[in-house]
Amino acid sequence: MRAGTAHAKAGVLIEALPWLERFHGATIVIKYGGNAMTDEALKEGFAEDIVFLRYAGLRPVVVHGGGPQISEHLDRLGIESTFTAGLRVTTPEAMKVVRMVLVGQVNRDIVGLVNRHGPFAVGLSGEDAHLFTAERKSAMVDGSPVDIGQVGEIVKVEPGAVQALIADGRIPVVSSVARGVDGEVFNVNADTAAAALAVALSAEKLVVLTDVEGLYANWPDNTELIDQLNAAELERLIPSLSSGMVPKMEACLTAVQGGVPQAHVLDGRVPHSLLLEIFTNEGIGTMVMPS
Ligand SMILES: Nc1ncnc2c1ncn2[C@@H]1O[C@H](COP(=O)(O)OP(=O)(O)O)[C@@H](O)[C@H]1O
Ligand SMILES: CC(=O)N[C@@H](CCC(=O)OP(=O)(O)O)C(=O)O
Repeated sequence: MRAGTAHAKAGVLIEALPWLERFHGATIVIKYGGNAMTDEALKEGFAEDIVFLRYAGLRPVVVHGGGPQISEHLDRLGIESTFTAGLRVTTPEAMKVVRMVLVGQVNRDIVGLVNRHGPFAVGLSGEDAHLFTAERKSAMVDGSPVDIGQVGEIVKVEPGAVQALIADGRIPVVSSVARGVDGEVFNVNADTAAAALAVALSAEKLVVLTDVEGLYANWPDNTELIDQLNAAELERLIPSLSSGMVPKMEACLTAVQGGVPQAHVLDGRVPHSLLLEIFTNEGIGTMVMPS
């Protein structure tokens, strides 16, 4: 290796030192979502990043969505699927498909990719061990509630099963399906589920991976990326946001208001964006802080 190249490589490694010190032993909740999850090479890169975090002494927890995968399956079965205020209108028939795709397909895929590197990932549904308890949620349209079927709002998190896995050195991979108190099954937006779990685990960070660079100030114009904002600024901005970003930014707000020191929205299309955010001085994407 040439001296210049060696120097540059060593520089990259040593830049990570303060972040390794700061986040050693920290629980980081990572939301891995639909559109950042469609490319095979990116999926493998994501699994590498998660295992890297684990070997670097952090405690990663994955919460995943799978909106595009659910839509594809519903289409194939000829079941109509619509969204209201960013949430899927979930009939009992659609709920069976949501559960099958998230728990039986997407969760297995992620667990399989991570476990190529060692016996780390354990898949869970939010129904398991009462992890997520939800109540039926309606969507607000023009100030009025609209019925959207079996969509749940998480009212209680019992993180014991996840904490036990973390303590055992495993990487929990959680699907955003919840149980109701009477045993019903609910479809929960995965951003929302990730925020609820980050708060319950007193995580150091919530990281939401998506298919844009972060939060744009004047969407659909994508020239101005907001790199940092606080909870009060975000609260003022949320009513003006459009559908896909609403649950994401609400999740960041819930997390920081619930005691998580930092919440991030990152571009999952950038290879290894998770490592760049955690271990470099500049960071990337949009960061939300409590104040
Ligand atoms: N202010 C904004 N900044 C960035 N993206 C926005 C904004 N408002 C709406 N969006 C849209 O939100 C999308 C992300 O939400 P979504 O498609 O639900 O993501 P995911 O599948 O990763 O959960 C972006 O691709 C973009 O089309
Ligand atoms: C209620 C609701 O909308 N649930 C979502 C759950 C999956 C999800 O959130 O997936 P992404 O993160 O990939 O969008 C859905 O059915 O699509």
